[in-house]
Amino acid sequence: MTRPRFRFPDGFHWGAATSAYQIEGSPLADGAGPSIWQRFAHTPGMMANGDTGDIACDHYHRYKADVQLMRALGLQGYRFSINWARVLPEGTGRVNPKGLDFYSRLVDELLENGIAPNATLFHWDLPAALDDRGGWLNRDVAHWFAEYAEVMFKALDDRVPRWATLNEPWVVTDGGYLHGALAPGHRSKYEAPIAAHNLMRASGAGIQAYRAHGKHEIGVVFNIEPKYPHSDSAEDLAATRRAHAYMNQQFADPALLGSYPPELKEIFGDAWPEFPADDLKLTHQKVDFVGINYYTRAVVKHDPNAYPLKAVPVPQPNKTYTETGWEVFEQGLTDTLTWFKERYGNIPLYITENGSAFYDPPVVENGELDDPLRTNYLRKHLKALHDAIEAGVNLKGYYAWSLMDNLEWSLGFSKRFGLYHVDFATQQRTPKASAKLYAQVIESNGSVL
Ligand SMILES: OC[C@@H]1[C@@H](O)[C@H](O)[C@@H](O)c2nc(CNc3ccccc3)cn21
Repeated sequence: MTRPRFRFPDGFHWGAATSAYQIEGSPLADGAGPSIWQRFAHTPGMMANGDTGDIACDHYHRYKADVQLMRALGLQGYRFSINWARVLPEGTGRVNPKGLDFYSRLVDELLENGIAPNATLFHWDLPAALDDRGGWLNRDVAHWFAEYAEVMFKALDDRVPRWATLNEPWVVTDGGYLHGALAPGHRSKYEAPIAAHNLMRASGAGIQAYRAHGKHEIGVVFNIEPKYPHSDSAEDLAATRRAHAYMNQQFADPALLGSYPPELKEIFGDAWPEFPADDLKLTHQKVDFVGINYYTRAVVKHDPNAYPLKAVPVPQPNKTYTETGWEVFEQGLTDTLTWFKERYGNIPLYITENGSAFYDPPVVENGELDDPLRTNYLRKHLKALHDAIEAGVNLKGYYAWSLMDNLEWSLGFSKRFGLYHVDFATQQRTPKASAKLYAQVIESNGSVL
């Protein structure tokens, strides 16, 4: 019997992903300290519709039922993040036992239901107390992060087989330090490279701590958005190269190659610091895997007025765009994975996020909610994933973003990425048609595609 076209390799890992501030709610409960997202969300004008993570999906209280939602899909893994300030309310020093206990109970619930925990130490919600001490702009943050990481490894590594230090440092620096649309809301071309550099120093220090205390796997998660030139003019090709270096190499190169791409000094000019040479020795640590978050691509052209890249994205005609303004372009996923393999070698890779926000009709009929655009996005991207594996990419697993609708950061609850619909007034979870497809994909290891 011939093997089904899109059957994935035996042992391929199927999961779904969330993050603490987007789903937990109760950000200050049981002794937790505030994070910069708690502060940012309560700063007037920062969040769409004034939405906050005060309740979100109330996962802090509903985690057992949410694990049953995961089990209903047949998930083999669940990628979640830990709210640093729940565990260390001041960011360093005193440990909050009730904060640690929540994550211990979540991990036990996952294991009891046959779901492997995949824990991310930092998914943007830095303790506010550390931001008051300079946050990612203070070189001491590498030590603060390593101290936090060691607390978590000692508490949970006996039960957590896979860890990530950071989620998407590029978004933290571009959104939080250059353009100001995300916490902590800074707008400085001088701060962004310093924050970027310290984020990767901290990731390196966290990996070093894992080598001293951990028994399983640790990696780091990058968002990668492949860049394609609008034309073959020298200007557009150079603009595409700058955009690619700025988003896709700025963090992976120092972590995996121990060097920065030369374009960064070209982009930041006098705002690009001369970093101490030894810093990259800390940043360049061996990882057990890399997580790649893929959503879309960008077609790029030169624009002398665009700061700081002198490059802008070009909307593509006759293409489907998601509610977050991202083109549906599944070939970009295959291209991203083959590029990553060619540049960094055949490191084990996971797609740690992939998904789409489309408008969902509020009406839930007979307990089902049809989401054809999201279902189509999922199907096309899983086929593209399979193409990458056939091209020789060492791809180990896939985590759908997201398990359930949640707080889409400063966009609030208006952008829905979930496989499960959440009625935020009642906290009712309802599987969408995309959830049903994903469950069939998992059950058949891709053969249904
Ligand atoms: O926007 C959807 C998700 C978000 O909810 C996750 O917390 C975050 O990890 C995440 N990263 C991306 C891709 N990167 C990105 C690019 C530009 C702006 C914002 C995110 C999408 N998403």
